[in-house]
Amino acid sequence: MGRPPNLYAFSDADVAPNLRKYVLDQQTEALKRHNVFRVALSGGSLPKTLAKALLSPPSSPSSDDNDPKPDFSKWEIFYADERCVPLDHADSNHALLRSELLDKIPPNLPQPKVHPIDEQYLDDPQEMADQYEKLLVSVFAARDSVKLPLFDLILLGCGPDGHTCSLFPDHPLLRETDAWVLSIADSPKPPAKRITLSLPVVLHAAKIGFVATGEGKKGILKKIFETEEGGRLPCGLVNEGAGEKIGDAGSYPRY
Ligand SMILES: O=C1O[C@H](COP(=O)(O)O)[C@@H](O)[C@H](O)[C@H]1O
Repeated sequence: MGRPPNLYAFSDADVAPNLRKYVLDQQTEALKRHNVFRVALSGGSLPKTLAKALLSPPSSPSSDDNDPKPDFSKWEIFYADERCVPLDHADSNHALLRSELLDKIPPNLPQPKVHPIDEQYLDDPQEMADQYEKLLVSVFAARDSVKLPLFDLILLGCGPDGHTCSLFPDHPLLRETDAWVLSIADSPKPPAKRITLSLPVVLHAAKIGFVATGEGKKGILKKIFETEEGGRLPCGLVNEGAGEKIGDAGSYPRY
């Protein structure tokens, strides 16, 4: 059985204010460190939950005007995984983030810098992955001097089979030790062609937050946290490998 992670459970109404606090705490840390907040986001259910957290004012009785606010001018957004489809396709994680969050940031506010995939490589997932890795190299410094890119925060989802990013249970991609960005052409969840951050890149992030919402996630979470088998699923491997970087023991209620 895996080591217990920092795990918090909230009622539906409390997810957004707590996620907001968690993300903005990481923003504060990152801006202190290097005046930029580099975050990798997942698709699936995350963009909607994140939008609710960031776009609505905090509802906790203890919040006040001094509470941190998103400073999108300092955000650089990357994708933890992406499907090899056009950027306006219904399956695109970028399209989802755009419709749920990016398009709703008031136009009078500074906008984040967003790094979507390059659509010219849609038919060739390996080339798509190589190009996205090159983009990361250009942002996080030359590959020679940086062993792994250091995201300030990676926000992950947890699929009902225990997958995270586009790292699926028992898939050979889980054994990758070198590349930063991987391609997959046989994703068990459609669409088949995708790119994904590798496990070592995910584990290297300064902070990693899983956001799993809804009744439907109960069974898989129980498996991940309470069984040997669950510990070997991609979400379980992230929990095991990332240790205290998962969540933040701070002031968040314990599960
Ligand atoms: O296919 C994907 O699924 C996972 C999990 O999605 P969810 O809807 O169960 O939250 C998501 O994190 C990933 O980015 C996406 O490509």
